Amino acid sequence: MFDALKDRFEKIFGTLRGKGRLSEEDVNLALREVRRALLEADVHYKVVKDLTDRIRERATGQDVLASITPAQQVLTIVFEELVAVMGSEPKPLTISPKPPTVYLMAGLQGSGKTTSTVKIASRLKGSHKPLVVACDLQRPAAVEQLRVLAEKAGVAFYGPQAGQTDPVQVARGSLKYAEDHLADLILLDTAGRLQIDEALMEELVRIKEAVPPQEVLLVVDAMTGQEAVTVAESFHAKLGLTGVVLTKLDGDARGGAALAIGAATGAPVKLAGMGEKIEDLEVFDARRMGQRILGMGDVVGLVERVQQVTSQQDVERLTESLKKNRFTLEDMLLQLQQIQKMGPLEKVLEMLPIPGASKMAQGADLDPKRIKHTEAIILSMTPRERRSPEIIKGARRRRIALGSGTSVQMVNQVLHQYEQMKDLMKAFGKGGRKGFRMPGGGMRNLFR
Ligand SMILES: Nc1nc2c(ncn2[C@@H]2O[C@H](COP(=O)(O)OP(=O)(O)OP(=O)(O)O)[C@@H](O)[C@H]2O)c(=O)[nH]1
Repeated sequence: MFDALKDRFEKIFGTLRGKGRLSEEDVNLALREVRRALLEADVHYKVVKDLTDRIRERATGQDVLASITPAQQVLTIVFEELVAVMGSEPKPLTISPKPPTVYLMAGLQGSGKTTSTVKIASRLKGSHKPLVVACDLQRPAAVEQLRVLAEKAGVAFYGPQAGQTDPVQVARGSLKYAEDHLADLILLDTAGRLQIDEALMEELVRIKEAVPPQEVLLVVDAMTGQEAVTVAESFHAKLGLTGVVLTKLDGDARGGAALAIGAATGAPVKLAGMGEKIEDLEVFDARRMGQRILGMGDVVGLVERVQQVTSQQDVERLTESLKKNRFTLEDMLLQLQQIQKMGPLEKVLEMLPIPGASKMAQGADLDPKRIKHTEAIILSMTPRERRSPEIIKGARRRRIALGSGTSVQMVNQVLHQYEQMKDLMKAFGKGGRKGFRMPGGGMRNLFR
């Protein structure tokens, strides 16, 4: 995600890192690159100007110039300012004190509105009884699409009754239906157009007046970049948005939309769509996004996943290994088993705060069968071999291959993979890449 911007920042700060002290000239040079990267990432020029002005003001201050680690300081400033633009605290969806709570979902066609409606309902069904309502009567297939998705997610559905052609009638009808069926959260999926038009806006305004919503959520496709901001501005002017759902952030989206929508409308990005599946919805977290943009990796996401799957004992063991700089094949096995539990490996690797991790994810052999083989190979080793892999020479390799039902070539590959992981762990143990430490201590904190 946001690779262009991330790569650019990596390059900029790679240059800065080489310097012991920064001159004002250095900061200006770096900021020119920052500005160009942001513009190319589709961030509105006004936002870019504000941002770089603030960064310059702080980065050329005495503290930074005199600091021993100026590159790190500039990076921190850029990070903080990016986060400030996107909103520093996650903004949860609000619930009306008097049920039912109504969410009006708006957005252009294909933005991911219907999918997001069901995702939100599904997310909240543990604490509420949601009802999704088909108010998109423009496209005949739209009602059916919502019904099918709702059924799959196990949430209640309400659609137009016989003869109804006005979405306002459907919205009103859903209130009564919700009351009868004890639903306390109504999500109105509305029609989209390919482009903003008056008729669409009027329809939305009428629905909003008939069934006053607690939240007016605009669903925006992050892939649309700069245009997302124009769309958000028009919807905001007519409807008064309370929040934005930014979808397709799992794709190749440039960073512009996330950075600029908040600045343009004041409506916070509340949720992020991370895939096509119903559970692929996350609370939008500006810090996490800022980390990804800057190539610091999604440390927060990684911590969450690691915490979900690792026991305290595992964590302590890994911490010990990292501290002693002794990463053994047993640790590798433990990690592989945990990674398997964490879900799709590509997603896990993308979160790592190391340069090239996402590229590694693309190149990695993620075949679950292969992971199973690796497991079999390690389990066929003696405990001593696992702890001191350097003793595994020809005869031992043949025995291990035989014992695991694999080949010597595959054993060689596993040992090679181990060497690579060991190097990676060494880098983590030192607190990230050379001369670079993430705010808060980086990966080391993960295992503390
Ligand atoms: N990769 C990815 N795809 C998504 C995401 N959200 C939605 N989609 C896909 O985008 C396409 C359009 O989504 P819909 O929910 O049908 O969009 P819509 O805005 O309701 O479109 P209309 O009903 O035509 O107005 C579908 O193929 C979804 O699966 C996301 O976060 N990531």
